[in-house]
Amino acid sequence: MSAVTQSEVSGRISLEGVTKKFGEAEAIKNISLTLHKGEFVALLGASGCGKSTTLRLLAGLETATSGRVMLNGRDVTKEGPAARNIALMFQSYALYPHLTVAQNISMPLRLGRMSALQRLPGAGLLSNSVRGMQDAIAKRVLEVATTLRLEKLLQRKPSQLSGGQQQRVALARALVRDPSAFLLDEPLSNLDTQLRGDTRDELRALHRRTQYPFLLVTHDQSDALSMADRIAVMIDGQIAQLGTPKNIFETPANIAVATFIGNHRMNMVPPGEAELLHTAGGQCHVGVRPEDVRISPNGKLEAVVESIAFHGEETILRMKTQNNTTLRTMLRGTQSLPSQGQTVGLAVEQSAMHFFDRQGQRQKVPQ
Ligand SMILES: Nc1ncnc2c1ncn2[C@@H]1O[C@H](COP(=O)(O)OP(=O)(O)OP(=O)(O)O)[C@@H](O)[C@H]1O
Repeated sequence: MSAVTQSEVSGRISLEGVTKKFGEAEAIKNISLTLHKGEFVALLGASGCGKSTTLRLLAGLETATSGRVMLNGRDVTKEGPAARNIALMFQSYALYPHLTVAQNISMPLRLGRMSALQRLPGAGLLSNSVRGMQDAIAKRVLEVATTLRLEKLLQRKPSQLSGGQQQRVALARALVRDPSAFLLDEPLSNLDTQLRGDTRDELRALHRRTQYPFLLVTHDQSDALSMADRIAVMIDGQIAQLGTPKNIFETPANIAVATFIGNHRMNMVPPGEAELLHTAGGQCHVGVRPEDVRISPNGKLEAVVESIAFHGEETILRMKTQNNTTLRTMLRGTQSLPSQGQTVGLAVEQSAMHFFDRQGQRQKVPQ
């Protein structure tokens, strides 16, 4: 198989019951996860939950303490990064400043396929096989550069590019080897809002065109919700829930996932007090997203308004109940606002309530 043609090995990559210990500490606890061809998965979780370690285990930069890593049915647990041919893109994507865009992109191919002698600038003049190799590499570089709209910039140096263009060069360099899978570790976190949005679109489009399995590691839920086909929510070294963005947003499996997903943290009213919202609240936690909490004189659950924050299109009210539970409501439009210190009644439609048992696990909606 030629390294400069579409790879036949692009496909499925899995972790099977993988645990990773650093000394006595278990960073990853018995994780199983499969990335399929053509699938975009986001690994989403707070700092320190084990996202990067999971990515490094897939790439072969860490070795599993137990469990297996499989690439298209082949056990690669003990194999290093070179044998896996997985592309990695990190937050800090150092380009070589003294090399052109074309040379930066071609570097992984030249390092992989040519000897130090063959890489010398004039080597193509000496041998047909070296010239053939150089032509094939130039063709592949142009192919990848075109995919990423860089074809007109190939002779520039990194310092002559915008931040977004530099990022695309780094993406091209990661893709040029025609990888088995593409792993991205927080690739958007250094970008401003505008560029971040554009790069999200770019990555989605790139994924659609190449169909490589993509794994995006992020702590930013809006990156995950907007880009991924499936999200694996990681909490404390384990996958707490794996599902489509819609599925995870609408039916979080437990309180930890429920309070992690969503632009504004889900309110959680504890058992007992929650009976003021629903009879099942005697035994269950009742979760409600801020956008679903209404201020109503008929609301049995009462709270004192502690702060009012204006966010342009919406206003967030932070309130405290008699039992000291903090609740937030998000009000839109020209609704009249209560004032700070005022006591208000709160009402919630049953369809907007999430029920969790005392252990924090999701419960079916009680009748
Ligand atoms: N080489 C190492 N030696 C010891 N502990 C480590 C090592 N690498 C990671 N850890 C620990 O493993 C846990 C998971 O780390 P990891 O970097 O995977 O988290 P993360 O979710 O990627 O965090 P962040 O978003 O902050 O990068 C952390 O408690 C971390 O301190």
